[in-house]
Amino acid sequence: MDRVIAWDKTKIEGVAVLPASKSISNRALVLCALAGCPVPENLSDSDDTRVLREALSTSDRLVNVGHAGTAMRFLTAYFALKGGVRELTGSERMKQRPVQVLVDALRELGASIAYMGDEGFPPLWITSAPLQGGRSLSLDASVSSQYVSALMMIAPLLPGGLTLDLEERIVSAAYIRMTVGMMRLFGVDVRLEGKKIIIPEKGYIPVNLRVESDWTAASYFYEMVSIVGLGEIFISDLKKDSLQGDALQYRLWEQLGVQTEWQESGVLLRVVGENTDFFEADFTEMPDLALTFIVTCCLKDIPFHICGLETLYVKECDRVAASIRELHKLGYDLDVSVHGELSWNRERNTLISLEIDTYQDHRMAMAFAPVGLKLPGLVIRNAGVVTKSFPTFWEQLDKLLI
Ligand SMILES: O=C(O)C1=C[C@@H](OP(=O)(O)O)[C@@H](O)[C@H](O)C1
Ligand SMILES: C=C(OP(=O)(O)O)C(=O)O
Repeated sequence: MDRVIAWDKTKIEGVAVLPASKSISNRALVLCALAGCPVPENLSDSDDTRVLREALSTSDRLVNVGHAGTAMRFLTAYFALKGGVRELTGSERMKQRPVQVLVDALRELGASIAYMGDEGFPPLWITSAPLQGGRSLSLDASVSSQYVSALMMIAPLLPGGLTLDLEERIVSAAYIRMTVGMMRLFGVDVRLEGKKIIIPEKGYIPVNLRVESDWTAASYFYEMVSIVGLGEIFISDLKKDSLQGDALQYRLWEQLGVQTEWQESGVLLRVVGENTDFFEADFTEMPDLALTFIVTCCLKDIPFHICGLETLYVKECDRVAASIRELHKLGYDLDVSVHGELSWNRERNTLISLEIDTYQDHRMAMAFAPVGLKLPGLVIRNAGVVTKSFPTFWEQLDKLLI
């Protein structure tokens, strides 16, 4: 299904309701399975959370997680520890997203995991086995933080616990801190010492948790306010003091004309009118927000240099290549000459097409949708991809555009 975005007003106003955080939901599912407690009531209704929930409750041998990266990585560690014999697979794209660092680490602990296709990638054949703890394990942290989180969550159940010694550049560290925070909530005192993560042997305690709204999903509403440059949007159930690293995005939006007012029950995003004349940022800690900011800067005609994009090549699509290609169609030519960086010096071209391809990637659809507020008639192809993290995205957008 394609989606045409048409809007002919100058001021945006309204209320947006977000899904619960998918990252917190997916950690809660694993931790509740390990603690033996019921899952929180307000889990995310995203595909990624649904597939993980189903996988944790089935005894079927074949488990297919579709496009869900966290589900693939968290289940690799979980099934290595418990669950018998499993064939863990995913979408065609998932079969191109690497898991070697995680599989090597688990094998060092005694796990039985075999590659059923290409070496280093899903699908995996996993036979659970007693894993050895009480040791220190070196781990390359430069590809995905999800490997670190996956190992951390099973670590307290290993005899003697586990120390992870992170090597190379640490990417997406905010998500590792989220895992630390969640494990502490479930009663495990994780300690951080420089690049070492020390996890004691300890049973998780059952917890009654309420999952916060998804700060990554909030970024598309900041983008709308920023692009339109007039109006305000209220979002409920978001707070500054959050387990989600993406909460810190509010600081970056101040440079793009949007101020965040913290209220009792949520946040009010408001236009303040001030915009930077050059946007510079490092997205190593907030990789999922990069697309939103790239598109916003182009539409606002603000030149930029952004770095920390190294993980974007192996997400749901190659987000660097995809954003370059789709922005080129809209007449924006970006400089991609340095790996992990993107810049734009306001170089423009003629508009080639208003039809945006989404490459099976929810964030491509959601980051480009607000473009329709400036370029009416924009078409988002295969718009249904948003269900990966935000099933009601189009409803929320329609409500604002009436
Ligand atoms: O742990 C998590 O919940 C996530 C970690 C990040 O992945 P990487 O660590 O692979 O960058 C992020 O992009 C993903 O959407 C969710
Ligand atoms: C990268 C993402 O998810 P995952 O890696 O869990 O598939 C995302 O939601 O943007």
